[in-house]
Amino acid sequence: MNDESVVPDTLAEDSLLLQIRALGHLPSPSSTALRLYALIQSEDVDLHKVAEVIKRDVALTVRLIRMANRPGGTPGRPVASVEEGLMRIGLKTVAGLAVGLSVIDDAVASSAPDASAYLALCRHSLAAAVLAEWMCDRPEIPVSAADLFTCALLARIGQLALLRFYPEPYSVLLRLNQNTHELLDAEREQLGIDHQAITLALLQEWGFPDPLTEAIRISEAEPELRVGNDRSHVMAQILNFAWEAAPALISRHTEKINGYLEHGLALLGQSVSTEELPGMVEDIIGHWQEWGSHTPGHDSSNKDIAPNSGEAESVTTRLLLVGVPLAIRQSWESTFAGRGYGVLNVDSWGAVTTQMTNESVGFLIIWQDEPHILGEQEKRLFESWTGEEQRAIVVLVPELNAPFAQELLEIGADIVLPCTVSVPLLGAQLARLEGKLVVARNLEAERSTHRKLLSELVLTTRKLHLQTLTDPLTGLANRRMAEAFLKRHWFQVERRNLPLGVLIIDLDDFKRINDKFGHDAGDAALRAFATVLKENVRQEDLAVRLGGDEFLVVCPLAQVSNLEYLRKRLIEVARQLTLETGPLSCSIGFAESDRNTMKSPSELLKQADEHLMRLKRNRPGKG
Ligand SMILES: Nc1nc2c(ncn2[C@@H]2O[C@H](COP(=O)(O)OP(=O)(O)OP(=O)(O)O)[C@@H](O)[C@H]2O)c(=O)[nH]1
Repeated sequence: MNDESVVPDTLAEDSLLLQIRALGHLPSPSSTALRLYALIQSEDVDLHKVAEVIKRDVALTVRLIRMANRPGGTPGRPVASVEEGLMRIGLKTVAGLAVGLSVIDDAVASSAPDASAYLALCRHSLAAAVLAEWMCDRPEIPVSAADLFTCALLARIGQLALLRFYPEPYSVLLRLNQNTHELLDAEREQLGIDHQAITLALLQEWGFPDPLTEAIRISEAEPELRVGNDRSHVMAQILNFAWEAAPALISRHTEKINGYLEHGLALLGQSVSTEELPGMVEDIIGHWQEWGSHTPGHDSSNKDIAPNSGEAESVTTRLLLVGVPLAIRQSWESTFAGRGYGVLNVDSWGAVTTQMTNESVGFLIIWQDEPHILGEQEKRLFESWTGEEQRAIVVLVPELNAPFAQELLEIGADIVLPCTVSVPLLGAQLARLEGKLVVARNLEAERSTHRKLLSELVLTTRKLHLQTLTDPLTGLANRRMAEAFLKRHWFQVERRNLPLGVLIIDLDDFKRINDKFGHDAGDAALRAFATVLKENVRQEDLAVRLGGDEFLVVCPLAQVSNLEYLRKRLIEVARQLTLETGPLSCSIGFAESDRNTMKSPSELLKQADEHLMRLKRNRPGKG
């Protein structure tokens, strides 16, 4: 590990995945999402059963109906029932959506310290999913668009896991390594595991279909390994392409999307004429706009594409005048410019959106000289402006006591004034509001400092916590971590009757090694034996140093025959070690879980320990 490593040495262990799992940092899909996934795998999917599961999840039901009625989606009358929504969107897409969104919700709910990086990654995955689905939603393409959507949504779930586990260091790693292969290398070097290993393990754990998992695996392979005409390779190429192109879609960079689409469709053997492309780009942006609105922080993601107002960067507070008649505007412009405000102007409410990313806009001053019932779209627009604490909205109306004026205040206008307001009075009101804005800005700056401190604190606490779970001499898990791991897996033993095996290992005559060669040589022998364990157990097993010369291996899903095999192998490999202290001899007892006779993991350990004691007693020369 080099000096620039972002995590301490003790964390960079082969068993990182197990540590992450044991600490519960993996993104987890909701039980609804997993049930949906299981249901749609069956040959004859029962639509009503699927609808039943969805209806129990209110948030998912709402999203499903919204999605089914999205503008630009399948034309037809509005859908109001879950069943109809399912038919319109497709079962697989819904299941994929449920998994993806529940993972996002999970992160938001747990208020991940670096939520912005986490959400950016979620958005990247969602944009890739939208692109992949859009590309394959044509009859000539031999793969299912819905499958592709889900695959793209979940392809980088391992990155989300790492981001939760190491929020800050991993976001640094992501920033420094934009290229996938560099990122994988950096992860392996600095964290001891790459995101792909975690993605694949998670998908396997969730029972994701193997061919789709395989496509995800290939999608991150070197370019030459992605070539192939079978289904997995075609899917992998699309996934890779969608991931690369997604940032252009998020920033709605028309030219770049154009280039990507041309290239991507050519990849699928589809030729498109130059005339067709702009329509396609518009279509895909429309899709994204609708899907993207399902991830928090969507609005802020558009910052980088705000049409440039042509104004030089400045910290002057700007007034954005909306629909103010020319004559009045001219008089205001000169007055307010004289008071140090910048003045911008747009003609309609709709046009305001493009200026909202201009951070220097402090006031929206809306001229609404006709009483007017606000439409749904206008209300939503209005609400999105009023969500901004550091901005004030002033509306000018013909008559203050009209119900319309009251409605504006209710939906978030900071102040409503009559159109006849004098310039000095308007100026005084702006000055009053400005005071509030300054307080809000300072508060936000303070909050962001607190967030940063908090994230550092959380990270340090996590590192310390992790250190309390590892054995400092060998880097193996310690007894505490073993207990947590056993407890988690015991659940599977009781619930699903899955086997769980343990091996307890004691080095033979270790005291003699210490006495003869010294304590340091004894330590080296312990470390060497730990390496034997790490190299010979499966990825899903947990190797533990219990203390002194005693070790434990916990093997989920392993039965007696596997344990017997592992036992022989460990004894053999230890015997072949070439150490200053000579080959290592060890005794190994093992036991397999039996939910009928054992009530807890400690009974399983006890049985393995008794086996070990019998072996120790019966060793030649002992008795
Ligand atoms: N070098 C070193 N020795 C340790 C460490 N922890 C415990 N020990 C030594 O490990 C030895 C364990 O000895 P015993 O429990 O008597 O076992 P043994 O000599 O292996 O005898 P049998 O188990 O009967 O084969 C003791 O001498 C401890 O001092 C450690 O961290 N480093």
